[in-house]
Amino acid sequence: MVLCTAQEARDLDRYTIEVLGMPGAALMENAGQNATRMLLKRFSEAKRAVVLSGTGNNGGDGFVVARSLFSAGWKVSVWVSGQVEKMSLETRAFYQVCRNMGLAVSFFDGDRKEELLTDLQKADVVVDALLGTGVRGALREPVRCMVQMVNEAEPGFVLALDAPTGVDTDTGAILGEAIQADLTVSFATWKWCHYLLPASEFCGEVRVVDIGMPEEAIHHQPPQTWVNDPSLWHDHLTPRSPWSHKGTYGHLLVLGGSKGMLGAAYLSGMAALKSGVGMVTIGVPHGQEASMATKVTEALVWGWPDEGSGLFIGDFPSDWEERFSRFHVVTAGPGLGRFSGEKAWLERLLHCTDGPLVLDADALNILSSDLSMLQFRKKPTILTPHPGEMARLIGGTVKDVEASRHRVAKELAEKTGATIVLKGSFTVIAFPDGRQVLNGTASPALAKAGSGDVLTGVLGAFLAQGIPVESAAPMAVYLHGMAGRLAVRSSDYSVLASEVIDNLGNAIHQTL
Ligand SMILES: NC(=O)C1=CN([C@@H]2O[C@H](COP(=O)(O)OP(=O)(O)OC[C@H]3O[C@@H](n4cnc5c(N)ncnc54)[C@H](O)[C@@H]3O)[C@@H](O)[C@H]2O)[C@H](O)CC1
Ligand SMILES: [K+]
Repeated sequence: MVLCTAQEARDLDRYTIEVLGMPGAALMENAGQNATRMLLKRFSEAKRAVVLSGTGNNGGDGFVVARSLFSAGWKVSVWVSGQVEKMSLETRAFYQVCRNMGLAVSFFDGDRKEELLTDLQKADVVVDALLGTGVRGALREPVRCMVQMVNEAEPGFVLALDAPTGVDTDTGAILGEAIQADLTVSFATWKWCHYLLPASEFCGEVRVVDIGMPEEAIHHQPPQTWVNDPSLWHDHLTPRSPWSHKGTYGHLLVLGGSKGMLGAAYLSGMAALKSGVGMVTIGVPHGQEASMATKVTEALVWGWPDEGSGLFIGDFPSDWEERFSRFHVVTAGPGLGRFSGEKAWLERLLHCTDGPLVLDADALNILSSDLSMLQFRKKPTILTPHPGEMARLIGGTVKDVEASRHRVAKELAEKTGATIVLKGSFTVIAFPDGRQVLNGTASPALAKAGSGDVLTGVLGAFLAQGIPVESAAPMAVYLHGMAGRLAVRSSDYSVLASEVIDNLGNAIHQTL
């Protein structure tokens, strides 16, 4: 499912109407009908609705909804925020149909407040068709006043068409006032405001409805952003052939597990095994080797030089070349720690891994001292920062990151040529070519130490199985989020990272 900026939505609209020849009124009729269908699913018997229509096409959708509810036996009144002359062609046509059918249509220019407020207070449902993707800047009168009155009247149920009026559909900012909706029915595609804060908190539940826009339009004008769902990568999640063997599914090296942080590397390694990789080697500082070996049975353990400190040091083992040749993928970071010579160590690692390389946790903190280390990487490099690590990578603050997650991720991906998996309320996967995938299946259960280590292992496992990063990254993020939700027994508070690992199999099975 694609996610559009206002401009991308307009381009899709225009292509569908002007190139494919679909009448705009047909799209509007479909939009209104499907929005009405969503509403009638929630209200079995006829109710009383007030539809607030703008003079743009969002308003036109509103007139279609008004007429459809009226035909379904509802009591409907429509209030318009501007004059008929200002209406778009299609909107005017559907306005006229409402008039011809005898619907009560009133024009609000700010002076009939009492009447409008009474109407709103008597309504079971208010339909917000004032502004959609055409909003520009802070709300102007009388739209602002109408939005304020809706929020004051606190109606039982508010349906917003495409987006709640008062949110900036691209940035998610609030333009003065915004309608607090219970349900937002979005047309044809997701919009950024359905994901970004604070707008997403005004949307209520969001459902995307088809409006009869041919797939051809989306293929011809592909927006850069997709919302993660199995359709993007399910052909890589196939039942296993009986003739396969462990070699078929790759060998992953997990580097980390310094003194006191053994668990992070362990979680990563076990998550990888639960995600189907053939073999895992966990590389830990020499002093940790024995204790790691007691923790794992299914993974191999490789001790790195550590001068007895239990921490990594800048040197590589003498046999590293021979050993590295065995691994298809390396993930470095879970419990890696900080150590002297860390920068040279990371530089060497970037040089000697000629397969995909996943950098997480402290490997990212080491990298943030000099991003140019990535410039000569030929193979895929995937960075999996949480907001704090991202702030260090971009030399900013967590506030900068959270203000526009998708933009900072996109910029860093284009700057470094790496794939960025920016974890958080919704995880953004930004590819170096500018495309992005947003993942909404996060669950508060994952807001816990160790869940990042699990994701690193899942991602490394899919890459080691030969799944290209364009699919492996969204697949890992989606299944990790799903395993987090499946792991919730009693409440989000009490899910352990190891329980997420235990639920990876269920998540894969359910998605299969
Ligand atoms: N493919 C699709 O997504 C389809 C979308 N449809 C609907 O069309 C709207 C977008 O319509 P558009 O005419 O471009 O803009 P709006 O109706 O959202 O708003 C324009 C309208 O609002 C006034 N306005 C703009 N900014 C402000 C402001 N800050 N304060 C007050 N008034 C403002 C402007 O003057 C215009 O009058 C989309 O959201 C969908 O609902 C199609 O119906 C189907 C295909
Ligand atoms: K709206």
